Amino acid sequence: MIQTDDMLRKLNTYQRDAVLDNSPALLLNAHVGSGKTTVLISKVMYLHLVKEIDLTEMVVLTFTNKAAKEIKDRIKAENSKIKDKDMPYFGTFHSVASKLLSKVLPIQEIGYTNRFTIMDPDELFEMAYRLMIEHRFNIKFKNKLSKRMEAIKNGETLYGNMKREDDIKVLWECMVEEKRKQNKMDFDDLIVHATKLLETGVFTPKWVIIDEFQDCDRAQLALIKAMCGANTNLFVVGDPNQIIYSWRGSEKNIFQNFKRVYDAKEMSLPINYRSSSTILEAAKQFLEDSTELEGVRDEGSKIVVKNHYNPFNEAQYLCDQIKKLTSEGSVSYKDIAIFYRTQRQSKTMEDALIKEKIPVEVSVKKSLKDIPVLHWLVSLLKASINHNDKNNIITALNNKEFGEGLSFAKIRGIINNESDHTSILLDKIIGFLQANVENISEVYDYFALDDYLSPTSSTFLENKTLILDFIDSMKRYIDEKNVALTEGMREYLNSSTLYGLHILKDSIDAEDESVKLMTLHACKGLEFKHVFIVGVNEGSIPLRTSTAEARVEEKRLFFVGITRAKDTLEISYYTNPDDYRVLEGPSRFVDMLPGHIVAKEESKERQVDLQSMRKAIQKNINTQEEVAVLDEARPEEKASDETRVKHEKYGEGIVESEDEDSITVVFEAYGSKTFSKVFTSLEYLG
Ligand SMILES: Nc1ncnc2c1ncn2[C@@H]1O[C@H](COP(=O)(O)OP(=O)(O)OP(=O)(O)O)[C@@H](O)[C@H]1O
Repeated sequence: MIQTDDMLRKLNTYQRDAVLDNSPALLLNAHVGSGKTTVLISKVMYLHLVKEIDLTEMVVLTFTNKAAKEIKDRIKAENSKIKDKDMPYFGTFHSVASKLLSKVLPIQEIGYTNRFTIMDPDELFEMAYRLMIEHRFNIKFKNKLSKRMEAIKNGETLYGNMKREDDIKVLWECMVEEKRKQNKMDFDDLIVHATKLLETGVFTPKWVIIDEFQDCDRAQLALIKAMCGANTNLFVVGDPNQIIYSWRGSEKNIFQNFKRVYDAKEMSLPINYRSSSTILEAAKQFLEDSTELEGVRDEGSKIVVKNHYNPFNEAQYLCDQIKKLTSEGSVSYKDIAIFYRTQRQSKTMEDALIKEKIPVEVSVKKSLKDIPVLHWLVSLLKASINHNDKNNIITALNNKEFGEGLSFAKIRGIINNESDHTSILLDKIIGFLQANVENISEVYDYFALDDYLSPTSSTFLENKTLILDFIDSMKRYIDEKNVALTEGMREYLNSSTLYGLHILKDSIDAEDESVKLMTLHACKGLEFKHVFIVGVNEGSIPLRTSTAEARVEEKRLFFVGITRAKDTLEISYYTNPDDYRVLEGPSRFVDMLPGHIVAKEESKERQVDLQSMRKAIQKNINTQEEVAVLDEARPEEKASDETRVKHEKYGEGIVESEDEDSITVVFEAYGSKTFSKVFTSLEYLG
């Protein structure tokens, strides 16, 4: 047991006690940066190596695919004999529920087969809309359809009692039936159906281990409860100071309730290994209770608080700062992260970094919709392996760009044999399962995809490469899992719906040699040597909120951001935010930092005078003359559908619209993207 002894030796006493504890239910209250992930992995290894619990007898539930992957990777690194397939129930709540439904639970009892496919919220909405038209349902507040369906599902009603009820309830019942008919489940169905079937006691693992327990919602807690048999042990790890998803339904008093329901023992991990004591001192100001944050590191440097004129100045300053930090060689790009409150703030920053040739990765859960050709391909493949999937048949055929552009009525006519029209693509979809396609690489030729990608278009090669990469990634998945073609396709397509484009690349890779940009929500669980939190103005950080509870959550969110930093933390705010929702000057969060740990810096950088820049651009639009923006001669800018431009990353596209600050370009392969004019170097192709 040298391996286990070695592993245990590296832990501190608190961590070791938690790993060795034998209670049937343990709640580990882990302070920020106290080695939660380290302990969770050690616990799994200890149970496996010392207590000889098979990894298949453990369910390890996480909130992100990244966290699940990190846990599996670290276990594989500890023991090279362990492979992914040995840990079938290690994953996110949704992926584990999906695995149980397709492999373990008696799914036929709820009218499904284990070949079900997963639908994202867009697909769900499309289905609702189609049914609404087909059945001529009378639905009020159509623009609030998603919200109203959500309410119906939770047994609530929105907008009070109507004089005359509409058909929303009938639509909802029709959807439930239609999903069953098409053998499809939405994200919530995965959890709800798995919970229902688990209640029969067919699957009761020996251990259920949960990461980030503080963020579980009611449905997830029910799933956990349903899989716990009389002999199931529970090990849950969480930090009540990092609850940042209460808007998504994470349960209040979750820790107290857990202790009560499972008669659980509570232990804690109090020592923070991550941050300098100055950063911890800053973090303490944002705690709601008197939690002691004990650190082991030295004081480090002061927290820099800096003003900028506006986001453009800030972006330019950060580029200079990043160049300075990395120029000496001891800091690499991957050590640096920039956090903001809302995704829309990333645009200016990303453009500035690309312009300065600084490698950058923006963490955003991109759905397949963001790449139209892949979105279409997935519909086509989902329809081909499940002929009941009417919605995806329609989406694949109806698509004007890649499909056959057939109308809804025409498609219905062909499907129901009521029309003389034919569809080559539909014949291929229907014939797929009988066509003896043996290898996924043959899919491209089977569908003759060249013909659907407009071979003469400028984006043909780009789209073809995207499709071939996707097929290649699916092939790797099928080969690794060693599963039959259609089973592998279904599993892979389901994962692409759950994880979006991260399926092509293992999410944002902290080891990638690039500066990371992300929202405060996305930074949870990560750590970086140097962290910049931008836009710390009232109305941005914190956002304007209407309830006291939401205000407290803003504080916790800022706490999460601060505590990602290991060595340095810099906070900035705008004196001229250029957004009516955001107030000038530092927010109350800046004022909460004790003076003795703060180094205030006045910005000295060259200011971009937004007013004169705007005037110059306006003049340019009016007179169609070339003007220089930020010392750079730019070609004539005019808002015309025909204006073609080329972007370093996205290739060629057509200008859709532009205003003084931004320009929106439609790229065939990537869809519509908006850039800030100041930083984007778009090559005008005339
Ligand atoms: N016993 C230990 N000795 C030294 N360093 C440790 C020890 N335990 C954890 N660390 C280090 O402390 C840092 C934080 O650990 P980890 O990421 O596991 O914390 P966490 O509790 O998951 O953090 P958070 O909740 O903030 O996401 C990591 O860099 C980790 O390597």
